[in-house]
Amino acid sequence: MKVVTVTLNPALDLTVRSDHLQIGQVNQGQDMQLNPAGKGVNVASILADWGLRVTVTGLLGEENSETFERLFAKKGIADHFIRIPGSTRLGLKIVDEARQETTDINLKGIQVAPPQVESLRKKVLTLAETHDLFVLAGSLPPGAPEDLYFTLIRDLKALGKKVVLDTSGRPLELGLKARPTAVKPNLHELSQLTQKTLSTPEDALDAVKSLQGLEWLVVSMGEQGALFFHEGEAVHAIPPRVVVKSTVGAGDAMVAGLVAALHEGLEVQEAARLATAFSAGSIQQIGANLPEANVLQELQSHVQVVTLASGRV
Ligand SMILES: Nc1ncnc2c1ncn2[C@@H]1O[C@H](COP(=O)(O)OP(=O)(O)OP(=O)(O)O)[C@@H](O)[C@H]1O
Ligand SMILES: O=P(O)(O)OC[C@@]1(O)O[C@H](CO)[C@@H](O)[C@@H]1O
Repeated sequence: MKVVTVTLNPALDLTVRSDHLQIGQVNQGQDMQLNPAGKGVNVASILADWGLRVTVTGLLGEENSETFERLFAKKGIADHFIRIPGSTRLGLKIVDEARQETTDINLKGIQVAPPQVESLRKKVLTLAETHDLFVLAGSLPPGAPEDLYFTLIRDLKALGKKVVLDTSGRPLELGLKARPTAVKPNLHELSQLTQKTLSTPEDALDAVKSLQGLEWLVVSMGEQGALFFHEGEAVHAIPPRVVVKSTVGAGDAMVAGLVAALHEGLEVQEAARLATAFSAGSIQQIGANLPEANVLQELQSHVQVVTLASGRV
């Protein structure tokens, strides 16, 4: 199975570790890292570690594309990003390891124009001639139509492709109407979608009843784990306890794990176990990487998978 990840709004993540951070005060930083990122790039980076052939596309600022190009070359990722004038946005991530908290400041991204969006749409359709599964992930840049994911999913589904969607707000709401193969909202995104305040697995179980007709649905809930729904079955995957370095990209690792599970043709229980191990492995380090195979296996064996009674979505 050949996979494409599409990142319309990539980011260079600047992660600064600052323990006991106090907003409005002068703080000391202990460490920093700059990583080429954005949701689809993170998914691709993890899938490449897993050993899958992966292609990336999207819109990348031509003024600071080198760190992305180095990552793609290092991991053997086929680079089909369209270069556009300007610099890819920065994503500031402040990690407070002492309190096990991460604070994100995401900038908006490069303003894009209709011809750039049209080039991207054509690029995705060209890649559909040689690829089977598409991951559409992250926010849309300013200027992109909010139904862009809807249009891409509709066209890809018409060509018989599998599509995994991970976004939020209106693009998620509209994208769902085109029936992607899988979606992975977190609790906050599901709350927005269903206009309900959700904070527990029980709340989420109730809320997903309004989402019909998806092959796979995954609701991630941070340290509470994730709910996986597939063909009338539902499970709650509870992650193992790990020392967290940064939770940035935990959801992207879960999406990558889900794609790996689709690639392997796993049932819902094993898919949930694999995807949860991917997330647990990725949050123990900064940046989107998988741990060594033996560590991943160990993590898998410590994921608790509980079958739920009401599984229909
Ligand atoms: N503190 C944690 N401890 C253990 N596992 C965690 C923790 N935070 C996240 N995870 C794992 O990662 C998965 C995805 O996390 P989360 O729900 O935070 O995704 P997300 O909000 O989409 O993340 P992001 O947008 O940063 O990629 C969770 O379902 C869980 O398995
Ligand atoms: O603004 P978006 O696209 O929703 O999120 C962007 C982002 O926070 O998502 C990734 C973590 O999931 C980071 O690498 C990146 O900075």
